[in-house]
Amino acid sequence: MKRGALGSQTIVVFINANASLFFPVFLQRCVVLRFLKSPPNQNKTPEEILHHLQNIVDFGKHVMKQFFGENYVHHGEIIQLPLDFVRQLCLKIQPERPECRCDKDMDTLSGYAMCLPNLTRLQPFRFSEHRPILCIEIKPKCGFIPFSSHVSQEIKHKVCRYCMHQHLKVANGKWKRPSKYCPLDLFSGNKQRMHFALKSLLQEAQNNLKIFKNGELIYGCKDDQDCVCDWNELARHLKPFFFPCNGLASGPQCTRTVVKELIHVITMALLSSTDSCRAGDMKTVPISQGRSYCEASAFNKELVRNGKHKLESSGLPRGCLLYKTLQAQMLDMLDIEGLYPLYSRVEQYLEEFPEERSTLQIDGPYNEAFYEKLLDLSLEDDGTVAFALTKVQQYRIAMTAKDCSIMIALSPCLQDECSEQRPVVLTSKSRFTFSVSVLDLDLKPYESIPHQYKLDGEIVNYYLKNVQAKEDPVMSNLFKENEDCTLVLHKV
Ligand SMILES: O=P(O)(O)O[C@@H]1[C@@H](OP(=O)(O)O)[C@H](OP(=O)(O)O)[C@H](O)[C@H](OP(=O)(O)O)[C@H]1OP(=O)(O)O
Ligand SMILES: Nc1ncnc2c1ncn2[C@@H]1O[C@H](COP(=O)(O)OP(=O)(O)OP(=O)(O)O)[C@@H](O)[C@H]1O
Repeated sequence: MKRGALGSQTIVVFINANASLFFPVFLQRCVVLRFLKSPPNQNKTPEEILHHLQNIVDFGKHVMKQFFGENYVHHGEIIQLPLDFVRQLCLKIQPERPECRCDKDMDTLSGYAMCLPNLTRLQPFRFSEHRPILCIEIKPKCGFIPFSSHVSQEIKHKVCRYCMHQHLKVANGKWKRPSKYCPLDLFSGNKQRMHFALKSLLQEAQNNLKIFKNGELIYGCKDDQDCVCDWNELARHLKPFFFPCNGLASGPQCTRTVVKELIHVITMALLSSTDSCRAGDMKTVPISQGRSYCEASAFNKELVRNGKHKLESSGLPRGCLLYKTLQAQMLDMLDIEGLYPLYSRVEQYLEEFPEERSTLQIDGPYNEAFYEKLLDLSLEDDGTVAFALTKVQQYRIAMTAKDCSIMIALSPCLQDECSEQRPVVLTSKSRFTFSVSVLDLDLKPYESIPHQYKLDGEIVNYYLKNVQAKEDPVMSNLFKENEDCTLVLHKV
């Protein structure tokens, strides 16, 4: 399948403590380095590389931290490495890179890289910690159904983008089977729906779920071809975490029990509130405005089949990372269909006044002034470039939040360790301290908007033609009967 319009621009390298033998800055540290990459023969100057990396760091620091909260975002720092070290590193990692990602070359000429904490470990990481550690990475994707009046196809108000996109991805060969995961179930805050969503991710991980044990991938896809997804094997890895005193014979029952415990800790960690943020009280949209379930969700279909008319959506606690992610995603208030004409307005202006590009801060700097402008949620179009630009920038933030990943790091702890500052989650036979972080928060490029517009049309048209048209008419009638499906909202 064709990758995004501009594709990813960085390459991630894990450095373990042994690297300190080669380079003392990593003394005792397990860090992650991010290098820029670009198409062959498009080498940038060291100054351009530094500027680009500085933009990424500033965006995390001055913008995303405000939306997501200080503790969840790790913006990292820029470091300069000896070119010899970088070249050796590049040679070492090259054979490990998936073929489909080798269309771009890692920058080995500038020596600049971003240095980040290794988020597969508890955050903040303490030198003394050598306990076993489990890390679950989830790319939740878009958790709401567009509520914009600019949406031209009714189906977009009923079925979420992820569920529609699944069909196109399978048809294009990106994945072999569709997943039963629906982001609206995960973002619902309802434990039953969240459990279903997480179980579905475990059944078909695609690029939405990875599990690491002591920093090593034990479950999920390394790349589109290479997947490790065996529940028995997973249970074998996880049993010592959840049942440290054993007492659980292996077999299908054991596997089911361990997976259930895993889903429970992930749910609790996702619902935990471990931070507050500046944009915390910014209301992008009242939850009641959009539909909080997706008609294509397997969970929802099962309810409808069983004649149940009430779909529970408990709502997310305000401080949790899922809530913040959803709020940032909802900065996409107009949908790409409403946004595209505004993008064209900015484009037209830039064609006339190209020198204005930097004043408009299209490519940064991502500073306080940039953040402040994002807070204007007004939807009244006064026909100005300023209005169009604000909506375009908000859309780019929303796109970034729709493609970010959540890292949950869990480490077993004893009861008397609970005085620690870190939150704790209990399972039936063990307890864990944990931390939750968000990653891949690089601002989506302005230039990717036409691609988004085109892809949206492709996803919807494919769905209408190949899926909805063939849908079981009985099911459609059931949905019609339940059209006034009541949403029950509980305070959390
Ligand atoms: O458009 P989508 O929803 O398919 O998202 C793309 C992702 O595909 P996914 O749906 O998660 O399998 C896609 O994921 P993969 O690289 O295919 O794992 C990228 O994250 C892409 O971002 P970028 O263009 O590399 O910055 C993502 O593109 P953006 O739309 O975020 O630019
Ligand atoms: N700080 C980190 N700690 C631990 N793992 C990380 C960290 N940053 C990235 N990773 C791992 O590397 C993967 C790729 O990271 P990221 O998406 O930021 O890089 P990218 O260069 O944009 O790659 P991609 O092409 O996959 O989008 C993540 O999904 C995660 O598994």
